[in-house]
Amino acid sequence: MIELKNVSKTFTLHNQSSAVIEVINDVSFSVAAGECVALTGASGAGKSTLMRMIYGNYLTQAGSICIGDVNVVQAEPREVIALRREVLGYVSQFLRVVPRVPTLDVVADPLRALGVPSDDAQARAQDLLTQLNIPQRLWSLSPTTFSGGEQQRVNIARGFAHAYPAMLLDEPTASLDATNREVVLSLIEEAKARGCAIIGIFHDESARDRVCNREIDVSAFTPGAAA
Ligand SMILES: Nc1ncnc2c1ncn2[C@@H]1O[C@H](COP(=O)(O)OP(=O)(O)OP(=O)(O)O)[C@@H](O)[C@H]1O
Repeated sequence: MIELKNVSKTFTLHNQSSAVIEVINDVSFSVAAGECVALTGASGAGKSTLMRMIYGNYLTQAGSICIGDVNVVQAEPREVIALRREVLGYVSQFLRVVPRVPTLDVVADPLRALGVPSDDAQARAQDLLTQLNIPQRLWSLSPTTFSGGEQQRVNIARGFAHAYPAMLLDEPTASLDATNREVVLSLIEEAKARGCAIIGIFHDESARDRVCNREIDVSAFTPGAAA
C-alpha cells in the first residue's frame, strides 16, 4: 500500500550561504495493508522529515513514494489533495483548526468532504468523541480553547473519522492519560484489522511494541550517523 524506493532528501538553507544538509539517503521499504511500521532512531535522525515527505509537505529530491498508485514525489498538487482527502490520513501531535468551528464539525468534516450524508458523519463524530471521553457539553464549542490533551483527542477523533486505507501517526499517544491512551491503541488496532497500512512515530515503547509489526531505524539512512 505504501512503497518507498531509493528516497533521498536534502535541505538547502538559502539564508545560510545555501548550505546543503543531507538528511536521508537512499531509503527503501514498503508497508502492506493491515501492517503498522514504527519509524525509530535518535532525535534528529529524520523521522518527522520522512513523514512529511510521505505526506507531500516536504519535497523529495530522489526516489519514489507511492501510496496506492499515486507517486507523491511527482504528483500534481490536486492529486495530493485528493490523496489526503480519500486515501492517506495524518494524525499530527497538534490540532490545527479554523477558529469558531464547533468540535463536532471539526471531527465530522473529513467525512462530509467525502460525500458522507451529514447525519451519518455527525453520528460517527459523536461516537469517536464519546470513545475519547470529550464531554458532550464541549461538542458545540470550538476546540481552540480546549486543554492540550482535549485538543489532541479531538485531533485523533478527526484523524480516525474516515476509514483511510493508509495513515501516518506522529506520536498519537503522547501526553494522554492511561484510559485515553488505551482508546487510541484500540483505534489503531481496529484500523489495522480493516486493512489500513500505518506508519507511526511512537516514543511510547510499550505502545510501539503493542501495535507495530516492525521497526525501521531511520538513523541507518542518515548520512554520517551510520558511520
Ligand atoms: N525545514 C528544515 N530545514 C532545515 N533542516 C531541517 C528542516 N527540518 C528538519 N531539518 C533537519 O533535519 C534533521 C532531521 O530532523 P527531524 O525533525 O526529521 O528529526 P526527528 O528524527 O524527527 O527528531 P525528533 O525525534 O527530535 O523529533 C535535523 O538535523 C533537522 O535539523
